[in-house]
Amino acid sequence: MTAAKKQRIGVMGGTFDPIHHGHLVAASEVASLFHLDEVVFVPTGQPWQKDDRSVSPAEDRYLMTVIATASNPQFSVSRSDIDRGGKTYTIDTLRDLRAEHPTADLFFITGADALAQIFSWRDAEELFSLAHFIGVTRPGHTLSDPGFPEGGVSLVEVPALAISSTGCRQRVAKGDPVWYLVPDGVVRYIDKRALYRDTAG
Ligand SMILES: Nc1ncnc2c1ncn2[C@@H]1O[C@H](COP(=O)(O)OP(=O)(O)OP(=O)(O)O)[C@@H](O)[C@H]1O
Ligand SMILES: O=C(O)c1ccc[n+]([C@@H]2O[C@H](COP(=O)([O-])O)[C@@H](O)[C@H]2O)c1
Repeated sequence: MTAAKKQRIGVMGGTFDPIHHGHLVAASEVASLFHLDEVVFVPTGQPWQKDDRSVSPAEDRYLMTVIATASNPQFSVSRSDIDRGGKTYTIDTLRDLRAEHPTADLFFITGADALAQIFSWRDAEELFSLAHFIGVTRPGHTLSDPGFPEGGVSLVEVPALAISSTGCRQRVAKGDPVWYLVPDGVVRYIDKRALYRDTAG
């Protein structure tokens, strides 16, 4: 009897305020490069390192993430960080996913900017025992290894999309279009819910 193939699950964590094509292209490219079976998008509940600005309600960010990923059968969205309550720590995200998928290999995807901050995250050293980390290139940010544990992190190049959620929010506030920066359904959701109209950034 042959052993069952181990599932390879990508985890794309983010505030997704709003989700944009930079997130989606990064997840898709990593799924292909690392032969992942699926990618789970995990919108943050309370992103504690963004306490200095107002973040849209979790349900809006969750629904935009569902809308944006619906067309890709490899993509799904987890409510884990939102439903846990309190501040969001990736150590909890990964423990929850590990409990849900005890035998799978987990791959946590981060942009170069987020990866550069990883040693400021809660229980940073333990993170690398729960998942393999994949840092992806992002325009305007340097992707480098400041001393990650051996074998704990892969650095990969993905198609460069100079899109940020901050830029999208600022465009909506100014009345500029965000068509083609975010999926069509997300444009319609932002409009219907009147998100970002008076945002400061
Ligand atoms: N254009 C992009 N290319 C590659 N990775 C990205 C890109 N935009 C965001 N990411 C990565 O996606 C993850 C979630 O990002 P997040 O939801 O904070 O979006 P953001 O555009 O950085 O938001 P904000 O501008 O509000 O800080 C992070 O790991 C981030 O580095
Ligand atoms: O665990 C932490 O302390 C921690 C601190 C900052 C960010 N993160 C995670 O990094 C991912 C991207 O976060 P952000 O704030 O750039 O949207 C998301 O999954 C966050 O939960 C995690």
